[in-house]
Amino acid sequence: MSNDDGTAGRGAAEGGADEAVSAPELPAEPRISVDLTGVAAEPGVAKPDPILVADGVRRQFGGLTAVDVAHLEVPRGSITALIGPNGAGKSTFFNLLTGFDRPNAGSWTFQGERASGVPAYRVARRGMVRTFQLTKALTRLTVLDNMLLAAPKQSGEGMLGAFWRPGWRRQERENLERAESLLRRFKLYDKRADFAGTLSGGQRKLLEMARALMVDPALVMLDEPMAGVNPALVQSLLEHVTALRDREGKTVLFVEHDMDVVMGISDWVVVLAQGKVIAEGRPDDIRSDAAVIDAYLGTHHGAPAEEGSGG
Ligand SMILES: Nc1ncnc2c1ncn2[C@@H]1O[C@H](COP(=O)(O)OP(=O)(O)OP(=O)(O)O)[C@@H](O)[C@H]1O
Repeated sequence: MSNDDGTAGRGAAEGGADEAVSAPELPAEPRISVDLTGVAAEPGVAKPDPILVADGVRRQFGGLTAVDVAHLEVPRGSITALIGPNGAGKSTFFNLLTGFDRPNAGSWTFQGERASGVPAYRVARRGMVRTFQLTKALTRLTVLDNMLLAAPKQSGEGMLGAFWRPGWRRQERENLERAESLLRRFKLYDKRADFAGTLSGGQRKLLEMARALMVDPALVMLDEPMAGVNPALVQSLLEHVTALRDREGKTVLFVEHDMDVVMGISDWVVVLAQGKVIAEGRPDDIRSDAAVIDAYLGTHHGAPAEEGSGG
């Protein structure tokens, strides 16, 4: 996946040592994350408390089957990584789950309710949100306007709401307060009046995350959260990601190519190859999985990180 504005991957890392990405300001009370100790490392395995359950999800483009996931459960309160070689179907699967693409077959539930066939905006309102790399159009808006655009639906947008201005005003004020509070937490408050296009790679990633949190989701799906980020800033970005789980009890599902990042912060790793889940398990299970090593060595420039390199 590459950025819409043409920047891509680690090679396009931006920002210098002065980039304002620092540790998150968060609620004091830490939460306890999910315990997956007894879960077997095998494709399609059941989890103790899945927030998302997918069954028989298939997406074809002409003769090519991009996604063919028989069964997948994402454990609530976990950080789950979705990895796989280039073209494995990760983005397509993300797009399907969040209602931005339609499958040829299959269904899935979110928090126990059917979510397949539900439009993207309603999936988001139910608490399942994905980040997007900033499009060209969004880079021409200010940081604050980017946040407000991601706010829950304004009651004033509808006919009835237009006649009910006090309610509309209240919601606008609440959205503004939430946006400003998130911008403070992500250290972007001082940039609120700047065009989003002026942000560094790391700050863009923070804005993408902050935007997703406008609807206070239960499941946050991150699209390559570390792509284009100066390596010096990766650690503080990771702290923001782990804080979503540890301090807020959110579930995180993320696609990422950087194996050190994946192995370092994930509770669970799902490996796609040619659209299928070929392995899933704890980072240690995945590091030593023959099918995974095979899939990566066959088609990818880099194998999963060696034991111990993930920190
Ligand atoms: N709109 C489309 N039309 C035709 N083929 C597509 C389309 N979108 C994706 N594909 C194909 O589906 C397969 C899966 O692509 P996808 O982008 O989901 O993989 P990915 O795992 O996200 O890859 P990467 O890591 O390179 O971003 C690829 O072979 C891709 O070329």
